[in-house]
Amino acid sequence: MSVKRENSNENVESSKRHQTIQAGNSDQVIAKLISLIPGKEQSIDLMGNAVVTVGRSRHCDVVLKEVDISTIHCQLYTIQVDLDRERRKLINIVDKSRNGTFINGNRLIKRDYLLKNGDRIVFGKSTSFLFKYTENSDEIEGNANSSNNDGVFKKPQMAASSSQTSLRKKLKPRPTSVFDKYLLERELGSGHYATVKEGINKKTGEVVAVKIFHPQQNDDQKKSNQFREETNILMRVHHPNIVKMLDSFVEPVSKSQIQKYLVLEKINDGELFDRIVKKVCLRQNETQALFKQILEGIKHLHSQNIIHRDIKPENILLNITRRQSPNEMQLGPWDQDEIDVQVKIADFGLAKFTGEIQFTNTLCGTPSYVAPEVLLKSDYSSKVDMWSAGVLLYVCLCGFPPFSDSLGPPSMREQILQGKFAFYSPYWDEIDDSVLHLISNLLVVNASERFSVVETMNHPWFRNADYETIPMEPERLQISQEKIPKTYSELSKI
Ligand SMILES: Nc1ncnc2c1ncn2[C@@H]1O[C@H](COP(=O)(O)OP(=O)(O)OP(=O)(O)O)[C@@H](O)[C@H]1O
Repeated sequence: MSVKRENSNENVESSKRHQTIQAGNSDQVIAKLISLIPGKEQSIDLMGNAVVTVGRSRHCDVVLKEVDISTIHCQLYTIQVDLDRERRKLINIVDKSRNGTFINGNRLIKRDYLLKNGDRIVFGKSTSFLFKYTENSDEIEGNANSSNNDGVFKKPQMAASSSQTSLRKKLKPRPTSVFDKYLLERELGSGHYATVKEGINKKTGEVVAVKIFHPQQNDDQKKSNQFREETNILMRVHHPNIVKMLDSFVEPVSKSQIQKYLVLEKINDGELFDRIVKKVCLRQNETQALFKQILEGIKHLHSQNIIHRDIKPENILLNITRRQSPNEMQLGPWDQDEIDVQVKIADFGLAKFTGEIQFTNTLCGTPSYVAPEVLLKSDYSSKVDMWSAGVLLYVCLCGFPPFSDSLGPPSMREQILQGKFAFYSPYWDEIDDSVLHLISNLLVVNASERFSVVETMNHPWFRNADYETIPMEPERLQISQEKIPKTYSELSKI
């Protein structure tokens, strides 16, 4: 390993301003440590392919003289990660210190961390650097044209010819990272598969939601590619009742793990689930107004051959326009303080990337919204969304689910497979027959006989044309109080 020092300041061994450290035999600068401390401004170039040591010892590659710096404070390893048929060089920092190495305010404590563009590294108490990868730090191996050109990552461009560029190695710009484009801020929520944070587009200032999936093994290139291809399709979906997908990224977090990110339109007023919990159940006219929008969203997805597969109240998000003055006119049958409520369907088309559909949702013991054919793992169509919509409609109107072990025997699974459900008295007594008719045509085991989204939208319930058009008089069943499933509202208090 050769070490070349050209610049420094009083805290770094030599006396010039700019320091270049060459570790290994690479002819490429892959990253820079930039000191922004007034009077101590300097930039340290990190060369590829080896270990760079940082510490007080004069044998270190980067010598820092502060008293709180350990003899060997940390090591920077260049590692190569294969992602999308290209090899990326990244730097892993390993803490070895007594007083700590901090990344963006978090102490590493003898741990390692894969450095990202824009990370702020503090060695000891105050020796602070900004970390940046250089633009041309990735090598394309094999056919450059085989790299993805999906618009998520910048298209490969050949670097200007230089005497140092070998014929075998071509340089391309580093793919844009989510951290290059967005500032990640407070957490908005978390689920089984991901944490969602508020993000700010650094260029436009747009406030977005960034869904950060839990890290996964980087052992299936096909899956990563599929994720990118699918999200490209989903990014083309534009509808007022569907959460807009703005960007997607797949990034390495260590040599063997990757992390997927989705940048989404930010929705401000939480989930339909919380509205049901708060109110126990929803008024009929309110449910109608929400469902008209939910169905518009589902219709759009189905028209694009996209099946949501995970319709449930946690995935129906709301944007509420609140009343500013008493004279403002309401735009629907909303609560007193609300002018309008806009429905936004979230998490569409992604179920295949999160594995098996969940059999329970947030509250332990509450039932699944999945259709019988999904439970049986047999062929399914867009009609699975209509079954889930039927469960959701039932839950909105009475506050508890149509399928539940408490209603058994048989088990909840068997109830779903047999389509065994009922409308119980007194909970359904005051609710229009026509919506009972609609639900009965959604919770149909045979998918080909189940209502489609268009049939649902054309149902008389939405036109309040009840009596003359409904052929049946649905039955309200008497049941003992103990058998009635707990409402979401009751479950949330347990
Ligand atoms: N676009 C968004 N805008 C604002 N908040 C959001 C957005 N998307 C998700 N959230 C919030 O983040 C939380 C977790 O998101 P999400 O439910 O998508 O994660 P998940 O792991 O896929 O969930 P699940 O466990 O339901 O499958 C939710 O509480 C949701 O309210």
